[in-house]
Amino acid sequence: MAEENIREFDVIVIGAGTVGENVADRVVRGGLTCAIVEAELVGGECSYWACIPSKALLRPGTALHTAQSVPGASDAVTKVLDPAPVLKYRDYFTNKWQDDGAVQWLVDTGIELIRGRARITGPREVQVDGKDGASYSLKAHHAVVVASGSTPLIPKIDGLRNVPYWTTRGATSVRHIPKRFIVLGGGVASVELAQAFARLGSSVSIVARGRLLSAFPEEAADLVAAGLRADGVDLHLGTDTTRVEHDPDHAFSVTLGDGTVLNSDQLLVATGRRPSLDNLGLENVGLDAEEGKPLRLTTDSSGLVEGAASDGTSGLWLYAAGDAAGSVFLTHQGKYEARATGDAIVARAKGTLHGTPKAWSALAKTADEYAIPSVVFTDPEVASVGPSLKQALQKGINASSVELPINVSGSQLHSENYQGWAQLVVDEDRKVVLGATFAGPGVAELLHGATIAIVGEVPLDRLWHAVPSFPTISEVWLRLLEKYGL
Ligand SMILES: Cc1cc2nc3c(=O)[nH]c(=O)nc-3n(C[C@H](O)[C@H](O)[C@H](O)COP(=O)(O)OP(=O)(O)OC[C@H]3O[C@@H](n4cnc5c(N)ncnc54)[C@H](O)[C@@H]3O)c2cc1C
Ligand SMILES: NC(=O)c1ccc[n+]([C@@H]2O[C@H](COP(=O)([O-])OP(=O)(O)OC[C@H]3O[C@@H](n4cnc5c(N)ncnc54)[C@H](O)[C@@H]3O)[C@@H](O)[C@H]2O)c1
Repeated sequence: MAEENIREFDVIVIGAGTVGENVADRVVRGGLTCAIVEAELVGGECSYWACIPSKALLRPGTALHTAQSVPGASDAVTKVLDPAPVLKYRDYFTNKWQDDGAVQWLVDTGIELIRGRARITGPREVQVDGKDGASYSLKAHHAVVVASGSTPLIPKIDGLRNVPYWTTRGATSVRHIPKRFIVLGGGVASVELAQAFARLGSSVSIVARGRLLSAFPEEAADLVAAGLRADGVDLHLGTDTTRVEHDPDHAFSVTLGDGTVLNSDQLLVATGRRPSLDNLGLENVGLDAEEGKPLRLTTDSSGLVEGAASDGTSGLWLYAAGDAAGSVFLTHQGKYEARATGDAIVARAKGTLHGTPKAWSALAKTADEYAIPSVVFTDPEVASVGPSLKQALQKGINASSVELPINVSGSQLHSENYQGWAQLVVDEDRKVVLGATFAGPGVAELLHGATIAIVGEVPLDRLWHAVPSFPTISEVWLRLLEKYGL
């Protein structure tokens, strides 16, 4: 029988991804004791299989293409991309899938790591089947935080479940670049990984049931589609996938709705993600999925989960943050949620927070409602924050928008034949920026200015005095405000 360890902590965090690490950091800084339970690698999806390796695979191709697009520099580019050093660069950033550095940070920060799979057994109670063979019965004095991340959504396609397809983990940890590569899905993971593989030498096809990047304005998505086509990516948009097969010679065949059959050596399914809440024991505290649907948690602005059973002392004990909370699937926003949740747990433990925190206080994830910045790291990039015009109008806001191609001195100097597009969404009643989208090479760094303008509710007539430097791509801000009528 496994050795039983009974331990008590102020806070127990389930999942040591970026979000869990940040919650733990905040509660320990606030003077509470904390255990973090991790079933795989400390650092989670972003560090080893998502943001970091995908950006490390993309960056060499972007750097090369940028040089190739600048007269003078292009003449100095005499070689094509060699996959071996690119994979080595990726391996460096993932620390070869070793988490020793992240574990040392936990030790230095005073967070106790328990390696194993956690399960909630009752209010404030967590059971862990330890990787060391021991069993841990943990009790939290103040809070349990679900930071268990997300898992890929796999569509119901005839034959798909019987073939050895990749999810994003397979693609980001690739060892041999496949000659022919099919990507199913038209979202962010799809376009980023399709471009990375195309630039590493694969012959890539994307199959998407709608257009690419449906969460972003069409003009921005069209620029990404043009960039992918320029890299030789074959786009099958607005099409269903009816069947997937895999033959003994390790070739995949994907049959589309119009009867077209595509063949490849590898298939990536990148069709979205859902919170990882299976087998967490949430039913033990009254949180059951609706019939036929996966469980979703509802949280307040501090990350407190609604509807969790109480142990008679206080119902305020179960929190969720990051992908597990289910509203935003982005590292930076998950970390923001983690900071609010961690600080709210400390404030409730110290008796300085009663009820729901004030909007825009440090204990509330208010920006989730107004300003979620996100960047698609393709070449060209798409950088977007806040609602689109359509989303703003749907919310009943009196909104308008201005759009224009990016054509300023900074973009002309950036590269030959620079193609870009920008949009500002404006609240007509308050005369402030609600949303912004920039598409084009090198626009990611423009985004934070927009996020500040939205969160700070900077009046447009004051924004006019924020003068962009010459000659930068930021001059597009001036053009947008001029087009708006300032
Ligand atoms: C291909 C790809 C690229 C991406 N690129 C970006 C990007 O460039 N920028 C960006 O902002 N976002 C990006 N994302 C999204 C980002 O990866 C996630 O939003 C982020 O990793 C979520 O962090 P998290 O801590 O909530 O979850 P995770 O990082 O998934 O961590 C959850 C942890 O919980 C552990 N766990 C789960 N259940 C248990 C249990 N029962 N017991 C113990 N441990 C458990 C898991 O092992 C895992 O380590 C990308 C996603 C993908 C798929
Ligand atoms: N740069 C970044 O910040 C970055 C990069 C990659 C992923 N991510 C995050 O990770 C999450 C997951 O990425 P993703 O690209 O898998 O999800 P996504 O939600 O961005 O895109 C999912 C795509 O799959 C398609 N799809 C869904 N069901 C389908 C079906 N049954 N058949 C065919 N197509 C189907 C959708 O139409 C959509 O095009 C995203 O929410 C994103 O926030 C972020």
